[in-house]
Amino acid sequence: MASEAAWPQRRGNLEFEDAIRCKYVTKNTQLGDGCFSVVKECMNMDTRDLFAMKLISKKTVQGKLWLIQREVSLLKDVSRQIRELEIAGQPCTDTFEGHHHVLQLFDYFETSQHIVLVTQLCDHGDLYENIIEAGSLDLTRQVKPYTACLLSAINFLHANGVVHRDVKAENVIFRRRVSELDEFARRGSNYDHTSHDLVLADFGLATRLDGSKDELRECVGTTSYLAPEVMKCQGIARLAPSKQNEIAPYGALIDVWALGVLTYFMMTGYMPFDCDTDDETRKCIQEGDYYVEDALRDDSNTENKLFWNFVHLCFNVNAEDRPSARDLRKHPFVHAFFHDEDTVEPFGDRIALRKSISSSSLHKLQTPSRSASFSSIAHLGRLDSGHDMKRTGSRGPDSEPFRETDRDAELNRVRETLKKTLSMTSVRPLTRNSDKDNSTFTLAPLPPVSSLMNGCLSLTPESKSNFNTSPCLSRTASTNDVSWPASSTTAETGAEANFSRKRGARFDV
Ligand SMILES: Nc1ncnc2c1ncn2[C@@H]1O[C@H](COP(=O)(O)OP(=O)(O)OP(=O)(O)O)[C@@H](O)[C@H]1O
Repeated sequence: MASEAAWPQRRGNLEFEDAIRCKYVTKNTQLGDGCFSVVKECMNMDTRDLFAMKLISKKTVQGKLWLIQREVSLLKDVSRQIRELEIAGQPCTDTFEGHHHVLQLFDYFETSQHIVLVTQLCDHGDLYENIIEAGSLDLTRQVKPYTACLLSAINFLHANGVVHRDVKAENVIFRRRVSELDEFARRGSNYDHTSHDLVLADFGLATRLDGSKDELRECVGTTSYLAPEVMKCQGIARLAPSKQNEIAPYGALIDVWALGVLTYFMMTGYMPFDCDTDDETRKCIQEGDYYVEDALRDDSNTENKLFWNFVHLCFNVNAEDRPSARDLRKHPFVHAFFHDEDTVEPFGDRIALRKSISSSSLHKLQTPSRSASFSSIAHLGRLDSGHDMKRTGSRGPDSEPFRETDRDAELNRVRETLKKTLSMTSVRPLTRNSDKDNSTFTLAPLPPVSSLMNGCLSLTPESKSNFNTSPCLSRTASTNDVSWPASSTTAETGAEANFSRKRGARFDV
């Protein structure tokens, strides 16, 4: 964690205070970037709390502001629901409570050049990095708890009428280590406790399940993770309206398919459907033809068999036969993490894993490169405006494949433009008592009253956000240790009782 001294201090100096027109101060270094945004660490000068600030360049998303509006509106609703749950403090005996693992929005406003989202700080890398660094993850210690945790997050979203549409390793980030996790380590649990730090982020493609059928026919996402029913929507924008209506809208189960892909990726280090060309990949997805390594298929280890059974169910080409996130909580692969589900569903004892229909050489068993969402604003913008989005460097599933080098060059161009716009944001750098690593910016011009982002404009350090729940609330540990079931009859020690009380968890003693 960055030391407090690294951030500028308030010294009651009016001139200095005046320089801080925004209550947030950002670090110049960035936490990450996407096609349309840069994410930086920031501090709320009033509370000294640290957050992540996503700066979306208005220029880059010109004409597609409705997409940002959708992202903000969803994040706002989801964050409100999370806060309500946290305040209600409903006891839950699951190891992972979904709402703790969904990125929270704390504030938002706009400057002349940016739409700014202030979210929970998750600066401990992402799941993609973890998998790539390790080659593959350990089945018992990591794949199982990570999958259970993401399942709880997805189940929470679905239960609240939201489909994420871009579940992938790159969008799973790790938040600030929660101090209580030391307790888990002390207890010697046999799974990786960083699973309590997982957060599902990037709601740029998320939409409401009760939204328009058009939205649930958008072919968006990341190719390797796309469910077959999303693939069916490919090219829909070019069809006549009568033909468009013949394509069935998809539902929440597309996230379950993507979770299967991610679980598989954690276990093997490569993607189940990826082939040398996008066309081949799409064909394999549509046929549910995923690669199964001989050695893994023949391994009779029970955990291994449960893993294959789990992903096999996620990869049901027929969405109606695919289990929901709620159902999958009862699957023996993850059931141990869901203490409030007392029944384990058999889900078929043994599945007949077939060798891939296609020749195995077709499947690309290599480390996948980090995927920019082939989707999002650029792609949806194309549906909207009809102009050729290839020029923006984003590749939608609908667009023709183009060479990686072209894409990289385009992406770099977009990044350069973003960087230039961003440097203009720091219009009034702190001149006194400031750390060179930090910058701040003024909010100008003021957004009109009817402005989309007017919810909590941070005009002066005194202006308070309309989100008033302490971020500490959402930084509590996810909840219970898996090796600490609700039905445990072990008497708690003083420290344990204190720990469980702190987390508001219910334990029968
Ligand atoms: N809350 C956060 N804490 C720390 N880092 C973050 C946070 N949110 C995002 N990041 C980093 O910034 C990167 C870009 O963020 P995000 O995916 O939300 O942007 P995007 O413009 O929607 O990206 P994409 O082009 O993939 O759709 C992420 O990959 C991650 O590394």
